[in-house]
Amino acid sequence: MDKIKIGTRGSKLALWQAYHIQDLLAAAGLESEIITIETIGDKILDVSIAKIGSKGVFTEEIEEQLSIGTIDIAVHSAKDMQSVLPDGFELIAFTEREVVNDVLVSEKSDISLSDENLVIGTSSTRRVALLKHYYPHIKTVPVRGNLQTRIQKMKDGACDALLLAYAGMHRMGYSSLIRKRLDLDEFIPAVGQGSVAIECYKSINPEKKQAIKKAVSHPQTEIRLETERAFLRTLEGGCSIPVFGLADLDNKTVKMKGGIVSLDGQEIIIKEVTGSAEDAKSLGEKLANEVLNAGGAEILKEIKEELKK
Ligand SMILES: NCc1[nH]cc(CCC(=O)O)c1CC(=O)O
Repeated sequence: MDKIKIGTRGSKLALWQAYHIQDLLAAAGLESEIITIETIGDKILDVSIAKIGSKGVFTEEIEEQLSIGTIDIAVHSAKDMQSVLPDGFELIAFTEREVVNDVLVSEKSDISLSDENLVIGTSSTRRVALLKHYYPHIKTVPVRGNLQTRIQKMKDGACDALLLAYAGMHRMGYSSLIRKRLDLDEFIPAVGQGSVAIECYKSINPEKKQAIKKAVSHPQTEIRLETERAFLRTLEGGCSIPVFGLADLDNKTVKMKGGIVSLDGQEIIIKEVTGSAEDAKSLGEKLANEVLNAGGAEILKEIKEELKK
């Protein structure tokens, strides 16, 4: 088989993920090379993603390269992937998931969410809304850019702490700045957090596709992500919407908890479903419908109107 061409964004986190995939392929005896691609999302650093619109700001250029065949696969953080891909594109594998929690990151060692004067930097609508809900005294400020940029902004005094995914901090070698792992009962992560996804286009050589799948896919993670992504798809929640969800797998049983929180943190709906791993997709859909019927539909409508402003 000829060398597998791996497409990726050029940020340090994206490159770590691409090298991780290259390692998994190499362990299966598959040769590969990495090709970096700049996306609109990388160029626009001063506007919040919620305002640009979540659809594909980090994926459009990469999908173009997939469709013309300059790359065979694209590597993404699973949580950055829209729940519905454009025609002809497919996620074929998810890597073993690491710690899923959000973490509090700071240079200060004595940081606490109960601190009255704490200022947290985050541009994620989910994190802002959850903070408003559980810790209404905390002030948040938007901090954009790649992980290094955000950490630099914090060091320059933009905020006391950042709220980030453990996964990204760990991958970048910044674990020493992690002060606290947030409780999964309060801070339910974004769908897909902690796993790396492989995307391809329908024109890929089927043998190549199978070989990549076999080398990269972690079956248990795949079931969890299938549940979570079905939930996200049914809620039509892009990454700008404060939707969260986490599925766990115990033997053949999937348990998923997920919900939505209003932008001001006033209303939150959290539901839970349990069922067989074979029904992963319908379980995710069932959870989404329970959330929608319990008032989630109303919250979603308000959020969409708010984000249009
Ligand atoms: N939204 C940006 C993004 N996309 C993936 C990660 C980290 C890796 C992951 O969550 O899998 C991050 C940074 C963060 O949210 O802290």
